[in-house]
Amino acid sequence: MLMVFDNIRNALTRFLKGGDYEKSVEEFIRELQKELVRADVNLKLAVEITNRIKERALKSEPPPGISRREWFITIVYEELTRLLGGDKKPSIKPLKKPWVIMLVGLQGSGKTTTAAKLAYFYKLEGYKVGLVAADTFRPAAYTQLKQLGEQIGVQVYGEPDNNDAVSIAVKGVSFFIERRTDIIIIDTAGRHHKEEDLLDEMRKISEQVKPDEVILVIDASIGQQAHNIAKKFHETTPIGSIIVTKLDGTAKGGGALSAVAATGAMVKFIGTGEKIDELEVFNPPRFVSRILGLGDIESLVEKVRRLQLDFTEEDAKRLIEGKINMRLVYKQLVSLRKMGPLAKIMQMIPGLGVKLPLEVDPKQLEVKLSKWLAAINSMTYEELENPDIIDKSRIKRIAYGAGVEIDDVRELLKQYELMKKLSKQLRRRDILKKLGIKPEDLKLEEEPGGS
Ligand SMILES: Nc1nc2c(ncn2[C@@H]2O[C@H](COP(=O)(O)OP(=O)(O)OP(=O)(O)O)[C@@H](O)[C@H]2O)c(=O)[nH]1
Repeated sequence: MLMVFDNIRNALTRFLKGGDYEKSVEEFIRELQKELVRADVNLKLAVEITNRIKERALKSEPPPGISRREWFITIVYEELTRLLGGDKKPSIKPLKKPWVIMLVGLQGSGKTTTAAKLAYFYKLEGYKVGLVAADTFRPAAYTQLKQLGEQIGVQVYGEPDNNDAVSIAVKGVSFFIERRTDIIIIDTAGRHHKEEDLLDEMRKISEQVKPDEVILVIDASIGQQAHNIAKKFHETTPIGSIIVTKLDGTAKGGGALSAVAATGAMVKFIGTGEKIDELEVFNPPRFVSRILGLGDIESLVEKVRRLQLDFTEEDAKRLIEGKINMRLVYKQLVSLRKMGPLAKIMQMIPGLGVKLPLEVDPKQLEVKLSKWLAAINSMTYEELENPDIIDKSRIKRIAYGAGVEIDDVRELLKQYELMKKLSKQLRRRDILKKLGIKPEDLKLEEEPGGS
């Protein structure tokens, strides 16, 4: 449905297939840059962002438990999100009632359709909405809005025989205020004989009506020009937010979106089709997820962030040095729990096989975890520090004390063994080098009890 950045998705799939990491990064970056430019993102901006991705990808290290490829996706995701306006979600709730919205924008931008879409959106949110037809320049605009209003069951105020847009806007707003309308949306003209006349009319309406929010409607297919248009309108009436329409039908959407983001105004909604319900709250993270073709990468990134917090540097060092204790195993298990839904997500991404340390059905994981936690709680301090001393009879005791099966305790100890194995792998010279650690800096004896 969204044509924007279509090839990025394919490039990502190729990236995830594997091969030499640095080479795949290079390849993906090249592809991404080409694609950004094709989507009409400003060349300088495209180079800037791809360079930053490359630098982060090759210089920074993934947090423990995250593979480099997963880490790379997060970086791409973060940088693209930043390009399109950051990770803030727009607030769509009116701050007071009535809330008067004035729509401005050039003719052909889809303003009238958008006015109705917006009315419909807010109606479904539970607000009482009214539409004011103040485009007196295009004769059909009134009838069009009237019809759309009927279709969505929203009242439209208009005066087909009056060509004074300012007075219609003023009267329309009072009309709806008298009727206790929550949200009043004014559709304005998109063209006049002269551009100054149009801007002049916008200014007058805005002065008389004092809208709570001026929303600029921009057609995505104009690409980078969006920046100048947004600027011009902004100088006339301060633009509160922006709606980018027709994102369904253009490859230039990236240009419009990034240009708009560059003006500092917030894209609040995007139009993704001709139908009345094809208006979406613009959420850059979610939009980027879709560009990348990764269903729920937003939560993946969230999980990665949280995982990062779980291991302290000290923990990571202990892990590498092989000083594993139950406390570390416990942290890792808790991370696993957080990864529950994450694992599912990652399984959906082609090329990213998830390796759970132990094959545990995610549904059973919760149950297992609580058993393991109970087992950990009935271990002695000594055992927690050095699980190697736990012998058969202690396993039985621990199981008994925790009220779990012997097998549960065995499984828990298996997690410990797995972590020790992982630690050994991490200590391979080539890996240490990649992590930027000198082997001589490590105390590499197997002394699980030491600190
Ligand atoms: N594909 C697609 N078409 C859209 C979208 N939004 C609007 N349109 C279409 O764009 C065309 C022009 O829209 P209008 O609503 O007439 O807007 P306008 O010409 O800007 O109207 P005024 O500015 O009021 O004169 C119509 O055919 C709409 O159906 C969108 O998000 N996607």
